[in-house]
Amino acid sequence: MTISPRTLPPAPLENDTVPTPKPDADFLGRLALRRSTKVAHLEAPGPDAETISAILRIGARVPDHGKLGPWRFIVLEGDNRANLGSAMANLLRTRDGLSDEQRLAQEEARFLRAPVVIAVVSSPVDSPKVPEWEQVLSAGAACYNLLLAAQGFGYGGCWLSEWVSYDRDALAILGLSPHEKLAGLIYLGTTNEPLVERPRPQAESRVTYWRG
Ligand SMILES: Cc1cc2nc3c(=O)[nH]c(=O)nc-3n(C[C@H](O)[C@H](O)[C@H](O)COP(=O)(O)O)c2cc1C
Repeated sequence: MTISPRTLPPAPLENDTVPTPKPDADFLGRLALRRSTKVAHLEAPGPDAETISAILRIGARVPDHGKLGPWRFIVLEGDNRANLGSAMANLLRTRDGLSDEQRLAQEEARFLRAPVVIAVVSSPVDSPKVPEWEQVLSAGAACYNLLLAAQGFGYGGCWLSEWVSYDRDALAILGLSPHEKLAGLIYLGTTNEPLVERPRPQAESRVTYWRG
């Protein structure tokens, strides 16, 4: 079954009433069992243009101190994924003298591993009130919301960084300014393998209760 992006409620306007929390077993079940899809297990089809827009709309609906919107999204789809991969391979060839053809081919195919990739850019602004740390956290929330939104439309996703996120030349190719950082590359597509649980910390092992 596919869900049309038109099933989303229209975007509310400022001061419109939005739903008050109420018990929602389906929502909880999804969150309690949510799992990323390994990038190797993503394939076409990915979300179409209208669905990508809906996913981005939800991705942008995150807590954001000061209403700064300190993030932006760069969508990679179609041939642009191959073109970006070629540019990254060229960077390694010309700047680093990389000549290992297998590795270069791997770089050329980097963004072809999923039908759609959304780069989430942390783009903090100078604010007397909101520390940069909080703006960065908001970008992380946007990454996670993209994964949740994609799942709602029936797509798997994976949040990766890899070397390109930490290489200023690679980031410049992607279009980032020096003050920006890549919060994540969100690879989206159809999950083609059953999802299995990974080891994960039990919440209780990370919880204490401060009692005064
Ligand atoms: C900021 C961030 C960057 C990540 N980068 C990578 C990465 O480069 N390579 C990788 O294998 N996993 C990376 N991961 C982990 C994957 O997203 C991983 O598949 C995921 O955490 C699986 O857990 P889940 O099923 O609970 O979502 C990253 C996670 C985060 C939060």
